[in-house]
Parts: sequence; C-alpha cells; structure tokens
Amino acid sequence: MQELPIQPRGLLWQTDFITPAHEATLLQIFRHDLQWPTRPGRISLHYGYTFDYKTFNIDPAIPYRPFPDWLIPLLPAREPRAPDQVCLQYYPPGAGIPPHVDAHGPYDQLYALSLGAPVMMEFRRGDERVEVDCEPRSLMCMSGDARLFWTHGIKKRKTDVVDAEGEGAKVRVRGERWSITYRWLREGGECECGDLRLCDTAQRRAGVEKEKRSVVALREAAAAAGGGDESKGKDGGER
Ligand SMILES: O=C(O)CCC(=O)C(=O)O
Ligand SMILES: [Fe+2]
Repeated sequence: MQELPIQPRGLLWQTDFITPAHEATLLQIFRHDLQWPTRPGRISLHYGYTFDYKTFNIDPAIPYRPFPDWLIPLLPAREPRAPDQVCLQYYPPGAGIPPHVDAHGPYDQLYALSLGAPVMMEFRRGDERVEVDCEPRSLMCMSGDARLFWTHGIKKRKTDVVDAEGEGAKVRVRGERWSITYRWLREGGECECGDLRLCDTAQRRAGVEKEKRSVVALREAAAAAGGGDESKGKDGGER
C-alpha cells in the first residue's frame, strides 16, 4: 500500500484491490443473498467477535460469527492475522456517517474497502478539513495520525464536488455504496496516545466521566456494539 501524500499522514491506499468482475459478484451477493436490517439509511452487518463496550472486552454472550466464504479473499493479506471484527455497511444514495474516530482503546489498526459508487470521505482535525475520494475497489488503511488524531466521516448529501485533475470541479451524483471495515483488537485494550480530545483511554485515565467522554468514540462504540443504537448514534443529527 502507498501512503497518500496529504494530511492526514498515515493514510495508506491501494487502488484496485479487487477486479471489477469480482466486485460485481460481491454486489450481487450483497443485494440478493444477505439478510439486512430493514430500517432506512446506513445499515450494517457484523462478522467475527462482538465487542462489549461495558466491559471493554469481547462480549462472551454473542457467539463469534464466522466469516462467510465471500469475505475470505477480501481480508487484508498484509496483516499477520485475520481481523477480529469485520463490518459490512450499505449506504443508500445520500446516506453518510457522522465524523468520528473509531475507539482507540479497543481497536488497533483499521482498514476499509469501498465498493459500488464512489463517495467523498472527510477527515477533520480542529478547523482542518480534507476530503478523500473513496473510489470503488480501493482499500485504505488508517494508521498513525489518520487513525488517531483526525476524525473521519461522510456527509449526508446527494452529490459530491469532485476536483478531477485537469478537469476542474464537477458535481458527482451519489449512488449505492458498500464498505467493509476490518478491525483488530488492541492487545491490552489501552491506547497510549494521550489525546484527551479523541482517545477513550486517555479520557478514562483523566477521570472524564463515561457520559462526557469523546462523543464520537461513544457513538462509534454504540454502533459497533450491535447496530441497535445506530439511528441515534452515527446517523443522528447529521447535517
Ligand atoms: O464506510 C466507510 O468507508 C467507513 C466506515 C467507518 O468509518 C466506520 O464504520 O467506522
Ligand atoms: Fe470509522
């Protein structure tokens, strides 16, 4: 993978992680063979372990959901072991995900594979905003600053403005998008970055009450914990 020569640092990228034919087969499976939640907006399916945000450990009450056959060839091979948790998400046109940082303590590195229609993802740190085009079939790895110190999100809107090289700015209509996010549990479950703004471990150590800890991390926690809270979590209040 290649690091993108932009801020945030640490955004590793691989275009054409799979072929268009492989993608078409997957979309066929996603559209016709899977049992999706029936609510509108962004919806997700979880595979592997489920994390319990009360105990900050694997939830022993929820059995491990084995990876389906279609998922095996999509696991990032540059990691020494398979991820602990994989989340397949469907974004109908116009759907988004509020800016958040995936919880620091529980999770280590993070990968996301984009499928279907392209979308602009926005990274934010303070007043800084950087849009990154998530082209279909591209795999990204959020590492370093991109993983820990910038939030990422997708605006809820029907179009994106794309600045193609040499062509100037163009409006691009959103289509159906799927993403697969891969997470590995962090050994020990504690992050040492010390960022009180975004790090759940740093906030806990500083005695910040759970309710007041990083809203973004908690929203992420609730959503990843089973999807039931997603409507008032990541999708809630999205502009
Ligand atoms: O859809 C994506 O590419 C990323 C989703 C995401 O940020 C998440 O599930 O934490
Ligand atoms: Fe995320």
